Amino acid sequence: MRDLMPDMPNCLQADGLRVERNGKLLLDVPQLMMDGPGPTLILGPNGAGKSLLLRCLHGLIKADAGQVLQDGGVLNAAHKARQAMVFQQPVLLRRSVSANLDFVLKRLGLGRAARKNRIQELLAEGGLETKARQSARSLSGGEAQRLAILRALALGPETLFLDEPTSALDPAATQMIEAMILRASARGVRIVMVTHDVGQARRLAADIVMMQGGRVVEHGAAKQVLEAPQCQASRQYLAGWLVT
Ligand SMILES: Nc1ncnc2c1ncn2[C@@H]1O[C@H](COP(=O)(O)OP(=O)(O)OP(=O)(O)O)[C@@H](O)[C@H]1O
Repeated sequence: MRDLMPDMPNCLQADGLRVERNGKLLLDVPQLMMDGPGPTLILGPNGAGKSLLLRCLHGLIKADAGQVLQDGGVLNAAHKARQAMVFQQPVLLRRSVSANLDFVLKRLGLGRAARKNRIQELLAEGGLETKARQSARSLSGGEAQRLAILRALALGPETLFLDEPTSALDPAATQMIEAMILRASARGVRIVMVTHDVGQARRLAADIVMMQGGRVVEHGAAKQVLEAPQCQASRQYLAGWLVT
């Protein structure tokens, strides 16, 4: 599909997405297009459907109606192989830091020398050079999340989904991860990230998707949404009011 639409590089789209559970409509996104440069940040109160949307976009949850489109074509296995996701709690193998990266690179079919070089590059990218031999399970929260992001980046994804990757981290650890995200974005990786941190959205977002009650209530350029939100739900959320 990418070859058919060369003028639409890495365009991700939700089209008529609906997710229901136990007769309740949890996600209802008629149309959402992510085709601009720079990170897309998804904001909204607890239970707004942010994680559900992320999981649908990554194909982890099958919607009851609608579809996810990548470059105009329905999301398929080849597209999914070019996506990666990082969760709030990093899921790491009970092996060394290097071995966690090596595991992914082996699956990509890289030979020993290429893997060794790539691991060094990745460790440097995440500031984990001195931790290569340490057990991944013994890393600090920030280091573990950096490793989880490196492992996702090792896949060479076109799109990286991040679900509140810094919510449990202190400001210094958050800053390192934000820098990694911005570098990946500058290299052309599409970033779609959920956060509750309005400051983080201000620092990272090119565009912001505001959600409430399973719906996208506003989507626009970050500056526009943050400084002049168009809908009341966005205004209330940004003002720190309790929204249900
Ligand atoms: N598998 C499921 N079965 C039933 N309800 C679900 C399921 N998954 C999610 N939900 C419900 O869907 C709603 C949206 O959940 P979701 O996790 O997407 O919210 P969120 O915006 O990411 O919230 P938070 O900020 O608290 O992480 C919630 O009310 C949740 O309980």
